[in-house]
Amino acid sequence: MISLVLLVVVVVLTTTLYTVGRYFHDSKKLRRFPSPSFAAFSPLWLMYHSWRARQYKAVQAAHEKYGPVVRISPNHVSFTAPGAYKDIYGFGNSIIKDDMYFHMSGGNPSMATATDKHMHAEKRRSLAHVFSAKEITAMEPRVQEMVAKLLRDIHIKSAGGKVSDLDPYETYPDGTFDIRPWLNMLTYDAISAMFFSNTYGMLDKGVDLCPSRSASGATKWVHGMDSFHSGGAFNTLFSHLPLAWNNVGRRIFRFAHGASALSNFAGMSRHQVHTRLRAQPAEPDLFSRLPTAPTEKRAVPMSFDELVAECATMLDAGNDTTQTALTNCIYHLAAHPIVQTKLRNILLEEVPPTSQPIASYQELKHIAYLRAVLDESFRCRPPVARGLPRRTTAAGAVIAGHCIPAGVTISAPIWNVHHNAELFPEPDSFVPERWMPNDNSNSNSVPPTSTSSSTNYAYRAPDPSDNYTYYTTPQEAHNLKTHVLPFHLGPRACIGRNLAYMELSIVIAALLLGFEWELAGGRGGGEGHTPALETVERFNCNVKELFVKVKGREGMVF
Ligand code: HEM
Repeated sequence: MISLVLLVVVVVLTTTLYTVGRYFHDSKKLRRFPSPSFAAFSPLWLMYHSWRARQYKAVQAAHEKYGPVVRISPNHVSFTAPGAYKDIYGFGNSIIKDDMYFHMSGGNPSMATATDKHMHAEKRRSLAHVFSAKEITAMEPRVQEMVAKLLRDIHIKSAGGKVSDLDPYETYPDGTFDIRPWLNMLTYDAISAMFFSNTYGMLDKGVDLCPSRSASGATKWVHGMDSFHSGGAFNTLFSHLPLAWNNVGRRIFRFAHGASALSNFAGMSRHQVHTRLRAQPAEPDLFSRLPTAPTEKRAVPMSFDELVAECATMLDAGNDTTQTALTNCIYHLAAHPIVQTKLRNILLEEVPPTSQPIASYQELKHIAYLRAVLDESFRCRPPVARGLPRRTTAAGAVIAGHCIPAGVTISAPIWNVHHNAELFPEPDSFVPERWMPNDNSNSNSVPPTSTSSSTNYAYRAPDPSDNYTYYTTPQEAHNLKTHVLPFHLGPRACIGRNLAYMELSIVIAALLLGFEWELAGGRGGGEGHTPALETVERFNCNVKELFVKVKGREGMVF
């Protein structure tokens, strides 16, 4: 017992001495940057806010207090100057993904978690054709099939029913229910249909149960949403630590719920890969494009473990971000009835009646206002809100005019750029009209009438009584193009961007053509005001819940 106490005392003392010594030695000259609380001494500040599921908010508050460059961990500097984004994430520099990604990969990196530039380039080359325009078009019917199930389920829920005996979700007597899990079940079913021709069938069951296969081959049923969310939170939390501490932390907490959820999530991918390798789908799916056998271009196919890692990334990146984007968009539309009606009327005009409510992307992609609604929703509430960590290499880097030596973690939070009042007037307002061109074909042609004090160019506030008339200056139009980057930019930008726009466009159009949406009073909503949406930030910034009241539109059959 005494030796255990002694050991703890020695560890605590050594760690404290090392921490303080490192701060004052300051070999990377990071003491020049201000930092909140004890963040300059220990990663525990960032971990604490990560554990509280509000990292981006804590970093935002730190920037508000200390300025555009803040040290948020002993070896991590965060930047908010708009130019920093391109300096860190753009093409043509030597900056790599931070070690945090390797920790998250559990030693089996995928395209998204590979930190080595060559390994990443090789993986990205092997997977690029999975996301070609031709493949995405071929996947449309699978998405449409799932959207039909979603509409059916929403119809049942809004009438107070249950989708099946397994459906655990409640509809309140006033007809309100939480739409978030249904959008999440849709994205799970859609991604599994597109990748594996083997949907999880969550929308049919009305619950997120799906099979998970352990490394030893045992299969069990798990809750997909919780497996990803609790597992992701656990994974992100420990990945902030240096490798040795990350391993120790995971070992100590190996019996925690998050640890088993993380392993269940990996098992969900393992199950799909195991099953798909033994199946022969009637039509090629996205898995068919993975290098599972030697080809002329690639002599060595992907190993089973590599396939599991890549498919887990698709189940994660291709599902959770999309469900968050959908929930955010429905929130904005429900909170802005004029925008909702305007978009619905445009859809009614543009989409052939025979394709209503579930149109094809071909029928939707030219509708500028639909894209404007999606993009403004991304600007207001990006599904990935935090600064994605990158690492300087031997050459060091100059970020927003600051010289940063080798081996430093750097990031630029997406949320701050999207809400920068110097770039976007009234940055916290949801105004899809910003994205529309100022020509005579829409109401944006009205010239500016006032000058905002917070910007150096003319700005006319959107006017609800005048169909949200808005004048987008050339400067704002340029800023929207260059500084709204929910899919990021540079060599590590999202490879699934076009797939996401296809899915989002079909779903949002169908939800508006099929139903009228209202925020629920009392449960996350309220009469005549826009309630704040509660978020839970694991790595992605998810919506906690979104209670809505939904009315089926006349003539729509589900
Ligand atoms: C609304 C939907 C989506 C959003 C907002 C989004 C956002 C992002 C962001 C911000 C990154 C950079 C992550 C980082 O550096 O840590 C990323 C990367 C990635 N995304 Fe997406 N994504 C979406 C949909 C998808 C879909 C549908 C897929 C695939 C099915 C996908 C697959 C990936 C992959 C594989 C990467 C890693 C790329 C690389 O490192 O080369 N994403 N995404």
